[in-house]
Amino acid sequence: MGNASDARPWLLLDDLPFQSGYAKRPPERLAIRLQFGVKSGSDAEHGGVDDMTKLTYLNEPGVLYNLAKRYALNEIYTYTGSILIAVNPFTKIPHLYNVHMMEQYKGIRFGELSPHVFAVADASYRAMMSEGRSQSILVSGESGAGKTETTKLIMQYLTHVGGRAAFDNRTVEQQVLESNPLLEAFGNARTVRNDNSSTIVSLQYSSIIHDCSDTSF
Ligand SMILES: Nc1ncnc2c1ncn2[C@@H]1O[C@H](COP(=O)(O)OP(=O)(O)OP(=O)(O)O)[C@@H](O)[C@H]1O
Repeated sequence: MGNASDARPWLLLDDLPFQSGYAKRPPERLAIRLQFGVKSGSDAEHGGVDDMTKLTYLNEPGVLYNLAKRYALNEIYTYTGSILIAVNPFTKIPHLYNVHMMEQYKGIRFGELSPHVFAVADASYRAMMSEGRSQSILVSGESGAGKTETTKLIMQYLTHVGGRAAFDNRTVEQQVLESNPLLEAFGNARTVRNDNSSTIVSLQYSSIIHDCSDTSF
């Protein structure tokens, strides 16, 4: 919690919305003084909203509360306009990334279905096809946030919608995804934040996506 007089972390108390306050830890008990409360809009009370711009109160505690509500329902993705926020589940949610899901997001209008990394990849792919220009997807977050996994999912989606058979009867999808272990073997290392930290190879992934879009779409 840090210095009680300076630190004002957002606290989740029981089922209340996040509130700004600070904690004092006397030997036997924890006393929490709330700085001020946050009214949660009725929208955030029923599992949260899928786009943060729909929040009645668009402030930090409101955003955290909304993400926590959705996370509790395994809804790890949330939009803020055209930006996708992903909360790392640290567990496999297989139905979220199967072929059926990729097919669902194919060509869909952005925002029509639940927030998903495939929706972002699809919007980027469509823009590239219609404008005839390269597109960039920025994947940002602290170490262990899930950037590498997210990048792999984007690659998986792009190769699914745009890949076609290549050499040795292996699809572009197979070739690109098969290169991951090799890149990770050279560039990854265990850190205190992430068993498979891959900061070194992040830029290489970017260029693979770029190359892939140049040759196969
Ligand atoms: N969408 C996801 N579903 C399930 N687990 C995930 C997901 N995203 C990340 N993870 C888990 O979190 C771990 C860390 O993710 P990842 O390696 O992608 O983080 P990172 O942001 O790339 O970290 P670094 O910057 O250190 O390389 C993964 O090994 C995986 O176990």
